[in-house]
Amino acid sequence: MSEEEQLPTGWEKRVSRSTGQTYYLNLLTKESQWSVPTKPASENTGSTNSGPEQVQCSHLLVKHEKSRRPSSWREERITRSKSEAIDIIKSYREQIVSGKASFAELAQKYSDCSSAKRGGDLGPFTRGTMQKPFEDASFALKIGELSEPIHTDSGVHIILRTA
Ligand SMILES: O=C(CCc1ccccc1)N[C@H](Cc1nc2ccccc2[nH]1)C(=O)O
Repeated sequence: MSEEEQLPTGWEKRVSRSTGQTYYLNLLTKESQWSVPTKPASENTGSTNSGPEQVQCSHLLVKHEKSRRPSSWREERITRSKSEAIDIIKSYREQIVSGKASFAELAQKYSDCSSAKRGGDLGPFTRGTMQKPFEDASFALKIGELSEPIHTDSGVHIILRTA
């Protein structure tokens, strides 16, 4: 590794599978960040216990008639009601929690978001980039944790934090 690419101890340079962007992984906390680290990794790098700067999540979105854009790659005109969407997303969550199906498999088949083609992966993101209810739920999850149904203007989501 050349001199200028020498990273402080405990960091690894990674490339996001979904966007191709370079990010840096703290090998101690498994948290990632866009900015080049300047200090050795530690348990509370990048946060004064205010949580991670950045997370990576996958999501499964079920839109409904009141969604901001009631259309998707799956269905040109989405007419299901909000309560039907909630029942559907709960059935997907139950299949995932019981091990009957994987998150990526169901997201790829059924998510009303273009991220479906990547098993729902949204790549790493910081605060300020996603709709607030989605952001707050994502940053409250532990790595590997699956959210309860989350409502945004886009519809009803379940979110899996992956990094
Ligand atoms: O906005 C997008 C694209 C999101 C995306 C981000 C990064 C990689 C791939 C996709 N799609 C919307 C549906 C949608 N609404 C969302 C709200 C929060 C997070 C993801 C979302 N997806 C839509 O299709 O209406």
